[in-house]
Amino acid sequence: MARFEDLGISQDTMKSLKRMGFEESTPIQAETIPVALSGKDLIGQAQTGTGKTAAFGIPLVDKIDPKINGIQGIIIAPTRELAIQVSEELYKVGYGKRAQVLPIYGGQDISRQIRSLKKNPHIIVGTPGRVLDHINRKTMDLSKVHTVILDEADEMLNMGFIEDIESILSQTPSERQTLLFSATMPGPIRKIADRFMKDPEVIKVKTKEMTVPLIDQFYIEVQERNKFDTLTRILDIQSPELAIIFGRTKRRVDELSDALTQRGYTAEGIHGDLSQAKRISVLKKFKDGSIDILVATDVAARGLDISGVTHVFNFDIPQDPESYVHRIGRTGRAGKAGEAITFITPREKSFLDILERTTRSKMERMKPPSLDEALEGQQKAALDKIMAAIESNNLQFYKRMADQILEEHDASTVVAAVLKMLTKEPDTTPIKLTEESPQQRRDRKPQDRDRRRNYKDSNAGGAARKKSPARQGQGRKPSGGTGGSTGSGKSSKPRSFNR
Ligand SMILES: Nc1ncnc2c1ncn2[C@@H]1O[C@H](COP(=O)(O)OP(=O)(O)OP(=O)(O)O)[C@@H](O)[C@H]1O
Ligand SMILES: [Mg+2]
Repeated sequence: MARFEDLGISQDTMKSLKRMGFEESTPIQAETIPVALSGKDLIGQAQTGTGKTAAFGIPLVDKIDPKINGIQGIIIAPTRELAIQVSEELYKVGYGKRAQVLPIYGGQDISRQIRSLKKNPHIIVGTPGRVLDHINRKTMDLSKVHTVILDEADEMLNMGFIEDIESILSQTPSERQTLLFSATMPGPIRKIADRFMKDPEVIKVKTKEMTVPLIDQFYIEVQERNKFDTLTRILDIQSPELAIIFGRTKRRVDELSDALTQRGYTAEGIHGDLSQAKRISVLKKFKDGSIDILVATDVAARGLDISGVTHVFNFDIPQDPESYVHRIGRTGRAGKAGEAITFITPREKSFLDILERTTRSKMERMKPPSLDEALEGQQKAALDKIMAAIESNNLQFYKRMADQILEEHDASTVVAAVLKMLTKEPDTTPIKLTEESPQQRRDRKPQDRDRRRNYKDSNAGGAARKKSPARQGQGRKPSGGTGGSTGSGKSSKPRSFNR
């Protein structure tokens, strides 16, 4: 941790940082801000939730001249939600300098955007398609741009945005500064660097693991058909404050959020088929706690910063280790702790090795909880309510009736009845979940044009997993060597993944 004062930041921006409650810089901020301020191109990599937005936002804002009318900086992000969030953070960073920031994303009324663009924002935060649209309509002039930032560049590559990005960059002045940030930098990202950047300095925050150590990572071996009950039991035992559950497809997300709602949880789904207004409203409800479970496809995995997410569940395992890093990184942000629980079906077991090897972190085995444990968890939650009521000490009005009841029944029976009433007993309402085929490994080549992720199988099978010590799994048979780990798909048919 270093002091912001030592990084060459202007007084105006220091004022913003104070207002935001930022006291010390994070390591990626300390290392990149001076380099970015010097004007060099830069590739920045650091773990999820460690403040990469401000790492590029602070120097960008500091290089804005508020007296010049015209767009001076542009940030490209892969999703609309991220564009909105980054623009909100940039707005706060730019407060002291009065930098005007405008988000520009698809699904929003274009004529309204055109009007906003006429008000001369200094910084644009946009998704590739819509930004390009404005450039082509000549409603966005990039001739005064001196800084371009690609947030989550590897994801934009995955999504097939490379040509759009190339078109956008070719319409910015060639003497611009280009910055590129992500928590993961798979090989093909070099291509972007070679094509679009000038001798970039690569700054990686050195850590042993790709994931944040504050996230406790677990996996549970579970049959596909038992996933849902396992999930609800864990929810009952752990009562997460805010949880994100990742499912593989849009249908899966819809079915899961319906099923959770039917069983009495407050959950909603988010995926790319929902209208922009709906996506924003679901996220808002999750942020303000009026729903406490968000079910999502990977659309929510990149960059989203929601404080108070205590749990991430991979109901279906992610398609590659990078997605895993980004998914679980929705918890354990800005120094807070979190828990990630990944469901693995017997056929997917070989993925564990790949995940652990790539992230260089360990996942601990968790035993699927029993119905009794779930009931106990809910009883404990009920007991907590009773204890809180006792502590509030505001019970005078109820005492007379309590004494009456105790004349007729013994105390333990009365307390048991109260506990039973307050306990949310495990619900067995039938639910509908369509079976998902097991995950197949993805060939990591950028696929373009149709803007979807394409996946190819490759043989994932065979690798026997080294056992990590089980936290709750003592007494259970180790999972290796029982012949279950076949995991390999034979076909090499491309699979597309809906976002
Ligand atoms: N120096 C700081 N002091 C305190 N909080 C900070 C600081 N820098 C950033 N934060 C806060 O930390 C949170 C995470 O930051 P941010 O979203 O930029 O992470 P990130 O590294 O981009 O993560 P991801 O890889 O998931 O995109 C945000 O809420 C941000 O406001
Ligand atoms: Mg980010």
